Amino acid sequence: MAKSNGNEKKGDTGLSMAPPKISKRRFDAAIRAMGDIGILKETAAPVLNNLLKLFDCNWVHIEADNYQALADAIFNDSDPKEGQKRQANETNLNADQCNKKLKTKQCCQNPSSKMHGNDKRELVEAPPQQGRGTLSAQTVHGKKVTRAQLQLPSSQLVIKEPHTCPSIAKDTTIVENNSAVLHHGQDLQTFETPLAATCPQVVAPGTHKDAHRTSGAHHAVDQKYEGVSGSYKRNRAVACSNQDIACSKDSPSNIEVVLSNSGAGKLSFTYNSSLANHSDFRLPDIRLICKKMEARCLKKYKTLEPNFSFMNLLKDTCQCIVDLGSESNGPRQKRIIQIVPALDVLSKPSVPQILQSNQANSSFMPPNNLMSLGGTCSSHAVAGVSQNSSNMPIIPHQLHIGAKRPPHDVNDVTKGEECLSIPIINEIGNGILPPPFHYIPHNITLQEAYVNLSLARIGDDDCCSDCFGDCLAQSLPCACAAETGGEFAYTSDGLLKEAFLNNCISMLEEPLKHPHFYCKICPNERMKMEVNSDSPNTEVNLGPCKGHLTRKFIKECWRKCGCTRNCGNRVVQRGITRHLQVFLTPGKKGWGLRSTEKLPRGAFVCEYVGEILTNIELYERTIQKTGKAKHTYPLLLDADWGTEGVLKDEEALCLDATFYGNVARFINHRCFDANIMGIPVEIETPDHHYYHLAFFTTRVIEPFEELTWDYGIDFDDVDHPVKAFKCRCGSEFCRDKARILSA
Ligand SMILES: C[S@@+](CC[C@H](N)C(=O)[O-])C[C@H]1O[C@@H](n2cnc3c(N)ncnc32)[C@H](O)[C@@H]1O
Repeated sequence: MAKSNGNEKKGDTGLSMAPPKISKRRFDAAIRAMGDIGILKETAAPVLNNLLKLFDCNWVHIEADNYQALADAIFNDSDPKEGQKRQANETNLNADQCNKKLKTKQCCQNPSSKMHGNDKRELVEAPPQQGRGTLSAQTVHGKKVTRAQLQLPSSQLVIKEPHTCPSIAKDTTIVENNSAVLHHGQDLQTFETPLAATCPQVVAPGTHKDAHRTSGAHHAVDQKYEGVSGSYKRNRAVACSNQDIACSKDSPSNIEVVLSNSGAGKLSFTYNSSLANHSDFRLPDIRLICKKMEARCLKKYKTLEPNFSFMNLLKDTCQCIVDLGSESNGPRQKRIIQIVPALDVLSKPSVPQILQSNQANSSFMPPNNLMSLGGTCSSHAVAGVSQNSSNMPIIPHQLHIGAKRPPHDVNDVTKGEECLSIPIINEIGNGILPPPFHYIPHNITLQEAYVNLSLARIGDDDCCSDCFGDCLAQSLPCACAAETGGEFAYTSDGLLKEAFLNNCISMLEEPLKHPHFYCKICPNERMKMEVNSDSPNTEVNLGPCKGHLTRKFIKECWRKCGCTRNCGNRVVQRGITRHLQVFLTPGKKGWGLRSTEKLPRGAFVCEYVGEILTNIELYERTIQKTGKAKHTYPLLLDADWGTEGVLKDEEALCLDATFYGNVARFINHRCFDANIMGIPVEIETPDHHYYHLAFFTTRVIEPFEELTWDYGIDFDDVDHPVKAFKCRCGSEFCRDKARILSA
């Protein structure tokens, strides 16, 4: 049978409300479907007509998902204000209608029936700033539809009679009271009455009480939001129980919810404007926040008890914390418990603003701040640059963080990318969060870096295809141990073997006793010269290479090997297994990383993850941003520059965690006696110009001790065009003499 494309034949009879040549049968069916969920024919028909015009009479879009597009068009474009006017002519849903709606909901449990009562609630969730007559663009199945196109009449779906209040802005529509009436014969589980009411906008202190007297409706509102206050930049008043809602005309920067009964708990939401160039942000009225959250909960959880109130949820949270805190701290005492959820909101500036703010705030690397794997002050790490670098097209990163999106999930900075959550802890209590970045658990190339991860690159000598199970359990080490002298680097407990670890540590402590590679034309020196001089880049002027410490690599088994994923020679590739925290350091170093558990010596902590850039790409980033950054996140991958001969531009690589990175980007520097160290690890490719840098503990680390590693910065390099940060590592071996002298 030939399938219809949804366009009806010319001979179809029209209905009075339907445009000509439209299938009466289909038109009636659509109106009936809307009627089933309580939408009157007069409301549905004109919208349907407009949709038909918009979709060229193609019914496929309209009938899909049980008329989802039609329902969306009606619900999304409804104007609650006009709805208020018309509501006098409307009746509340009677028991029959409710039963009908219940049936609709039941049938919605069929996945093909997406149109359910919850959709109706979106009607009252219309943004309050949308005033009457606003042409709001809606998307219906991918097409932009405006109210004008739909010629949408007012909503006829206001079911609970709203109270209107004189002397207040009527555009504001919020949930007044969730104590919705349970209709006779209606099941609590499937209660579906939409919540709708008008409510006063916040009034200035001193006037709100009078305003309240004008309407009894407000009393209910205030009761619901009692114990809430907006407090302000210069006046962070603590809300007390039974306090009325009072908001200043100034922009509030803080909202506090106080446990009204005991006064012992306080939940504080603070907008930290210092992190965002966001002058037009205003903390919204708490009632609007609650209304929005209630609508969201309803949408997400589908069924809520009739008395559900987001404000009560916040108060319960206070109470819960007070109770739990009191249980663990002996006899209950009256105390203030303050929780500061992350509300650092970033602006979404226009493009020129983004570029400007990138220059001012983001962490582009001053070259002298480039971290070196070598960890020695002799092998000063600087990004390389080629003569033709200026032609390289580098796409600048912009962190597109939505205006309403907080920069991080404080409970897990990894956003679920790691096996364990890693929270952000700000014990200083100023509400600040780390600047935004994209969390990635694995390195990713920006553009030009040559990283060949093909299986073809892995020869028979570079894998152990004959192995089975755990390579560490075999009687003889396999081919993958060749890199570490025929012995695996790991113990069966997943720790580094003492001999291997000691050798790595001695490279840090006594670098000159270990082999170095000296470049004929050192990218680092070329970089220095280029930055310092306006003259053409000639090799004659280049300084001698200071040498790159040739590092010991760990080689892990991988995909071409015959062993399992749990093989003892696969540690780094399995990711983070220790309980870590990102925390705000007290000593002006910014954010840092720590472990909440005791770590043994030789334990893997995490890998340094970032974008893989060629040194030229890094240079391109650097020259535009030099000197402006507070923190920097690049790391030179020069551990084996010597063995691959003269590196091509696309093979001299580094990692930059400025925009894309993992928790390692928070690890601070400590001169010489750091407690973790970076060790190069070969996993997917035997090409050592690209490798992983994995951090292992150099000693036992106590819980909550800050994790630090030696970046290998030469603080004495006064010739360097860009100075390193002032070191605040606190080590007695600190190399930043200038800082020590000036202190
Ligand atoms: C890889 S980031 C470390 C995380 C950084 N603290 C943050 O808040 O994002 C490196 C930057 O941290 C700061 N930093 C690291 N170690 C430091 C130290 N010992 N003293 C002062 N600042 C340090 C410097 O600004 C450096 O550019």
